[in-house]
This record gives sequence, C-alpha cells and structure tokens, in this order.
Amino acid sequence: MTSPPGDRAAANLGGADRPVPDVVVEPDADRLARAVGSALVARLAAAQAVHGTASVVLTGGGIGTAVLERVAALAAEPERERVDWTAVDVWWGDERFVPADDADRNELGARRALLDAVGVPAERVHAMPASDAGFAEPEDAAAWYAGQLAAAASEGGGLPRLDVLLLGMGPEGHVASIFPESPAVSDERPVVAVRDCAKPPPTRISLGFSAINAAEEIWLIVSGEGKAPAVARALQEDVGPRDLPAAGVRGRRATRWLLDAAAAAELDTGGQPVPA
Ligand SMILES: O=C1O[C@H](COP(=O)(O)O)[C@@H](O)[C@H](O)[C@H]1O
Repeated sequence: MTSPPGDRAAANLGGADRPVPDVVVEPDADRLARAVGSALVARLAAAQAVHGTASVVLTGGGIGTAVLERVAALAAEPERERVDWTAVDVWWGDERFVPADDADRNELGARRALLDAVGVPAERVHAMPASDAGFAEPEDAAAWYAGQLAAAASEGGGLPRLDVLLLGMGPEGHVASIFPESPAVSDERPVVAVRDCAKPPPTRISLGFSAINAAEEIWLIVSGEGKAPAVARALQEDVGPRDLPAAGVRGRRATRWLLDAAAAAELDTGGQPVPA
C-alpha cells in the first residue's frame, strides 16, 4: 500500500531542496554501532568547532543504545577525537510516559550508556517528562517540552539548532513514537502526546515531523533482518509517512540510513557493505 503524494507534504517532509538520503551498510550490528559511534563523535566535534556548542537528539532502542555505549568507550580513550561534553545539548526524539525509574524510559538507557559517564551538565540534558514529574496528562508534558525547545531557540524560532538527530526504526516503520496510521503522522506540532501505541508502553511523547525534519542531519540507525522490508519500502519514492513514518524523514543537510547487512538485505545492493 502506498500513500497519496499529499501525505508526504502533510508530514512536513521539507521541500525538494532537501538532499536525497544516503545509505551506509556495515557487516553486522557491532560494526554498525562502532561506525556510528565514531561518526557521531566526529560530527559533534565538528559542530563545536563551528558553533562552540553541539546538539544531539537521542533515540531509544537496542542499536541506538549500543551506539551510545560506543561513544562512551571512545570518550574514555584519551588519544581519540574529543567532544567537550560540557558544551553538548542533549534532547530526545521520543520518550515513554512512565515513571522516571521505569526501565522502559529511553532517558534511563541513555544515562546508563553514555550521559553518566561523560558528564553532560544537568542543565543541558533535556529529558522529556516522566509520568511522575507533575504532568497529569502526556499532552501537558508534550506542550512543556515544546516550550523547552522554543526557549533554547535563538532568534525567536520555535526550535534550537539540532546538529544530529538519531532515530531507530520499528519493523512496521515507526520512528521516534510516530506509528503508522496514527494521529502523530499529520500533527504539525513540534512535540505530540501519543496514546494507544501498538508497541508497549502505550503512552508516549514524541517529536513530530515538524521538529524531526528541522534537524541539520538525521541518522536512521537500523539493524536486523526483521526491519529489512521496512528499510526497502522507506527508500521507495512512492511510499508515504502515513503507511511508513520512516519514509517521512528528511534532514536539512543530510538524511543518512546507517544499516547493518541484515537490515539492508532487501535493498538493491543486497545488503553488501557500502562504506561511508
Ligand atoms: O519504541 C521505540 O522503538 C524504536 C526502535 O527500537 P529498536 O529496539 O527496535 O531499535 C526506538 O527508536 C524508539 O526510540 C523507541 O521509543
């Protein structure tokens, strides 16, 4: 099934001026996490060289967390390229609206994998609210997070500069917590409350496409054969975000599909390694 072309516009896909996605394939999940970890360090260091600060939007999920573990390992190697972690703003693409100490929190995974080790100052760690943080409804928490983004924006824009936005992808093509056929696909707000998710936990907060596609670079990190059909479909011209939200992602300067061979198996390259 495909979406009508208007569906892509409704999802804030950005104009035709956006660069077409590129694809990198690594042999396996471990090599993928290592390659993306190194690339992320380089990208954040480059952003700091230009702007003095860098910003990254984190994802949850297995491979996303493995990348953060790799970045933490690199940070412990003194001879490596350095990121000044005191000058990195950390945001999230989505979060589960559960108590702060719930193992389902993406924030908790990121803190354990990277943030606790590298010492990002508390005021630069912009976690999405937990369900016990004082917001009765996820809609209130989403509106608050949109306010946090707006407060960090320079020159009165609604969003700060987002240097790299990391996304995982579900086997049905969800990104952040934007699921197929859900209201979030066409919600134009930068941050949305998500209810009744097919994948537990059912209540979440997610960036919407208007915020995701405002990022300078979007990196979709995908591993495993279960995701190969969705990867192949997302890279087809005629598939829209309502059917497959990953198809609605397009960064300002780059959209990068960073895959292991299993996830790339249904592409024309047949999953053969394609180096960066
Ligand atoms: O629910 C979610 O799933 C995706 C993908 O997770 P994975 O374990 O299949 O890689 C993740 O990107 C998203 O942040 C998360 O909330």
